[in-house]
Amino acid sequence: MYVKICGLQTAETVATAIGAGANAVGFVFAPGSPRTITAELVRELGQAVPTDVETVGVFRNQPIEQVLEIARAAALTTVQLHGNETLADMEQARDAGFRTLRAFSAAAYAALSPADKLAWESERILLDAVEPGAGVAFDVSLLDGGAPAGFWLLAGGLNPSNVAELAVALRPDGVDVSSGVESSRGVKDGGLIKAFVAAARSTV
Ligand SMILES: O=C(O)c1ccccc1N[C@@H]1O[C@H](COP(=O)(O)O)[C@@H](O)[C@H]1O
Repeated sequence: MYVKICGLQTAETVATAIGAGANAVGFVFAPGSPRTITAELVRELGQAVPTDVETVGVFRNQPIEQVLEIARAAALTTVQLHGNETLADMEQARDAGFRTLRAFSAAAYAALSPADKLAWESERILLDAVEPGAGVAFDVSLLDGGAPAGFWLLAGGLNPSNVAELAVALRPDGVDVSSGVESSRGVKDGGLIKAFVAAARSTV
């Protein structure tokens, strides 16, 4: 079970996530979030991240050139595109040397045509609620028509208490959390991070 802890802002919480065994640590560059961070700070925090842990930048409807400029400045391994980004944007990011994740709301993914689902099949997909980073879960019946065929992450309203049950029910390749490991909006809690990783890993 791949586990990503998102919205980190301090060296302490990055160390806690890594110590707990997270596969990826996430940093938010999308404007308007209480978790936004600078590229300079992420570059500094990234120096303590082992090479087998992804450093993921979260972007939303920002021009791909700007995404890549920030990703280079922050020395990210991975860009997570959370808006209306296209397959061409994903390819451009990979051509620039970054791994990619494409987030869809579960509702938007469910509404894709079979041809569009096929077109996105080789991408690493993240399924989330309509409002990302708000700690809100999506209606799991939206996946009655099928989850992505390739690698996909479940996100949206996960926390240490519900992650195991949802992971068993929906069988994603991994999970991603932000609000569910916070003591208040935007403030990460080390105990919750450890509990989340342990609960997610208890499913495999
Ligand atoms: O965290 C944010 O503020 C954010 C802002 C803009 C786009 C994505 C954002 N976060 C992503 O939201 C999901 C899950 O969030 P939550 O656990 O429900 O709070 C996750 O993929 C984050 O990367």
